[in-house]
Amino acid sequence: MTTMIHVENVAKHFTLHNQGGVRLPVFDNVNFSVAAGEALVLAGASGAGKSSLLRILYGNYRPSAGMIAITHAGRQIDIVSAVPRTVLDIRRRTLGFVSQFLRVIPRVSALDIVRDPLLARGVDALEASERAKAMLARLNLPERLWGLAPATFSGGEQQRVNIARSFVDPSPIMLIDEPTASLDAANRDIVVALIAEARAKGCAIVGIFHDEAVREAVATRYLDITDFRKAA
Ligand SMILES: Nc1ncnc2c1ncn2[C@@H]1O[C@H](COP(=O)(O)OP(=O)(O)OP(=O)(O)O)[C@@H](O)[C@H]1O
Repeated sequence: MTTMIHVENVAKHFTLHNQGGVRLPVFDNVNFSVAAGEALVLAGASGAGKSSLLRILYGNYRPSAGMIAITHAGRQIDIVSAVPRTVLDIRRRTLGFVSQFLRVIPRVSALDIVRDPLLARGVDALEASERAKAMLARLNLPERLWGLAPATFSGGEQQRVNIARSFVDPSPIMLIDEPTASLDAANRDIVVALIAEARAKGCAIVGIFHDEAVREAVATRYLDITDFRKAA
């Protein structure tokens, strides 16, 4: 299977400049690869560095050392040293991030939020609307909410809009941070099914899931960040 992410010798420490320059080591010498169709679940105690690693993979945090090759349009590109324009192109076409919160844009309806990634990828407007509606229906978002902006939606409703947007056309690599935090059991199961379907299409997944049942249903492999704890 094609390697989609290759992480080599990645380390992270934070320097707290506003607190006397205290240096906070997080992890050191992290090495792993994720192939198309795999789901790597990040494990480890609270504070071990799972979220930091996910942000590093997305190019949001800069690692203190190491490289991360992302397979983008058939080439391997180091997202750590890539210029911002390349990072944006990688995110647009290859690398999706599913956070637990929806970024609400005033006056943009739930349906438009879900339809938008399809339109951006050139899907015909009618087909994009049909696919977006099907995804919102699958996630049990009441139809009366589809035309409304999600600012006033409940936490779980917003989370489902966010998941619908992310999975209506999954990216080749999906980084997923706690997607089921505010969901009931039925909707959790739907998210697990969406992740399995994305994998079956060849998506490479890296995720954090605090819910043990979700974690076990999703994981094809685990990486325990605690194993890479840096000596203080
Ligand atoms: N922006 C930041 N500046 C300084 N320290 C940070 C920053 N982000 C994270 N940290 C520190 O890095 C360590 C790892 O945090 P991180 O959020 O990655 O852990 P986690 O494993 O995701 O934890 P949890 O399971 O509780 O969400 C923590 O000690 C945290 O305080």
